[in-house]
Amino acid sequence: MAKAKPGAKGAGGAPAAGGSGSGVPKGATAPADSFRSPVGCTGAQRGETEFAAWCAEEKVRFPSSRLDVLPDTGRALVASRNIKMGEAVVEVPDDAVLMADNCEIHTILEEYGMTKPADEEILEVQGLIIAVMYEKNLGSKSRWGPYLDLLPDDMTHMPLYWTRADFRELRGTAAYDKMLGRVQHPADAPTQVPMLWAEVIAPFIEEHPDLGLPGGERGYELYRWATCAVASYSFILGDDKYQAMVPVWDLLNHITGKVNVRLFHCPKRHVLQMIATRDIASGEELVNNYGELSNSELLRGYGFVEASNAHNHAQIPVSFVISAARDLLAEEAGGAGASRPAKRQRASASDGAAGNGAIEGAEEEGEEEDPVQRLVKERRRLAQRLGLFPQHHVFKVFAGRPPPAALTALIFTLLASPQQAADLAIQGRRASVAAARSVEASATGGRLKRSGKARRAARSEEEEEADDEAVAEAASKAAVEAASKVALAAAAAALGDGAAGRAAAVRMCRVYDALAERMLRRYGTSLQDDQALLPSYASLPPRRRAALLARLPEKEALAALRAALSGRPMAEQAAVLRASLASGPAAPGGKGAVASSKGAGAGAGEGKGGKGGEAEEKGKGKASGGKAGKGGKGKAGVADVAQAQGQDPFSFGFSL
Ligand SMILES: C[S@@+](CC[C@H](N)C(=O)[O-])C[C@H]1O[C@@H](n2cnc3c(N)ncnc32)[C@H](O)[C@@H]1O
Repeated sequence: MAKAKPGAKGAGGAPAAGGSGSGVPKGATAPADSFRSPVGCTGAQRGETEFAAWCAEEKVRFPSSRLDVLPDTGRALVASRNIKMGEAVVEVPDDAVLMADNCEIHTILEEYGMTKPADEEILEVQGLIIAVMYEKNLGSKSRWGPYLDLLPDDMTHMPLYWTRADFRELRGTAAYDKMLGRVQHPADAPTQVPMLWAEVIAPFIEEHPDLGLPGGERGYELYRWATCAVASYSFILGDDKYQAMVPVWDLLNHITGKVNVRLFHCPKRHVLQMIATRDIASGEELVNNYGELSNSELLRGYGFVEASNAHNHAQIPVSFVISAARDLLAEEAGGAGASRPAKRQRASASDGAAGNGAIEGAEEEGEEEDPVQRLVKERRRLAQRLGLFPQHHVFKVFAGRPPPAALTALIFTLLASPQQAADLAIQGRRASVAAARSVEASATGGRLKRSGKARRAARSEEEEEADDEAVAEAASKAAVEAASKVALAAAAAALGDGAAGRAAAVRMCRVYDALAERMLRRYGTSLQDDQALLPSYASLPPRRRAALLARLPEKEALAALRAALSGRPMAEQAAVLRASLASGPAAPGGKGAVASSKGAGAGAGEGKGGKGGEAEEKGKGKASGGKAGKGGKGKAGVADVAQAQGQDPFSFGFSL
């Protein structure tokens, strides 16, 4: 077994800051294509022999690979012979996975609403965490003992274990925001650990002394460890999204762009499989794909970073976009602060670049509320109905790519004139109703065609319900897409030639500039500070190195956004806005937008972005098989739709 060489790979030879590269300095000692994450690389662990025996007993098979410890990624699964594309490299019987629903205390967890279907997703995750704690605490008496023993004892690479000072190195990053739940909501389960321990886990342990789970500090430590294990080793299986620990599947590392397996469920044989997506030479690492994740996301969820990661991006919260637009509107309205009580004040409709009369009308209905504030509220609702709010309410901005279409369309919608807004509302609603009806009609037509009476009678109520759900979901998605396309088209039309088009571009670019500037100010250090740190990268403590590689690419993406949309000839900036809109369709959307033709235009509150959007987003990056498994209950209809939409029924770790 090859041994890791600790410290031998301080830095790789990835491109220096300024491009879409990692920011790891050039000229380091390691070969150009080699990089070892400063945190996260797992080492060897006792118990491999016992684990091998356990696998044999449980019929968990990985006949063409072996565990090894590699210099770049730490412990890994490595091909022990040449593997042909299409070969199953790992097989795990369904019942060898560990879930809240099949652990020894599943009936108790069920009483607490911590098994499927749980009232809240977070409780489902807590169910698995308690299951892991319980089984781990049973030691060799647990059916999963040898498996759990192979998980790393040391999880201190996960930011949940970082000191406050180390964690502050991440200030301003998506990892920091998400972990604290400050700008991005909800907070991660891992960072809610103290609260969840106090309110959910400790009372559970106290109420069940017979389970033998430790309380106090020991219990808390076990809980923290199990939380990290579930965060970085669990999978979400099937349409029903069972959160599960899948032995051996979880021994594969993630390397962006190097994935060579896909996940598959064989319902006939009841096994979860990993299938080679290409020929893999003996000695090569088997590589999974945890999703299209930036360094910030990898660090937050899995406790490691990459040197060169094409998925690096910055995350701009919708709330910041709204503030930036509100500031511009307030300024155009004559310096009215966003929270100042209303005075009658008008922006001139003929004021060219200074405004388009957006707040006209908004001020006429009420004297008390700040007209800008009220206008922004209305536009926010409109944008939401148009499906312009992204998954988790954050826009992803990549260096070297135009900003997301939905972001540009959102800015346009927030700044729109009263007439433009009214048109958007009407056209958006019409388009979404038509799109939803068309999906529903074709689903009904399809069912009529394929369902002879006998066949229909053979279908269970559950299958019918699943079909209905799938159609409703597809209709909702089509409705959202149609509405957001309307917004994209309207924004593109507003950017047309002539003075009005230029004025619109100037205003949108001003919002972009303010937004990027504000985002950049949120980090503890500037882009230049980080660039100046690069030459001493190798001498920094590991967590500081990891934090640098998480935040620098974010800053680069924001700086690139600013450079593209300010200080250049307006024609060039307008071209970037157009390219952004052309890169649509707008939003991953979500259930918060337009529901279906029945409820179209209802506006439906604060959409968190549908799960479908998330799955789709993750699925794109994965080598998902054409016929993915359903991981349990048969909901054929849902699976069909999921596949048609490119979703992947497997995802990794906590939902991001
Ligand atoms: C699902 S486990 C993969 C197996 C793990 N290496 C082990 O031996 O237990 C995920 C963990 O592996 C490590 N990991 C995965 N990919 C990595 C990479 N490219 N570089 C460094 N560590 C990685 C991180 O510690 C992460 O939390």
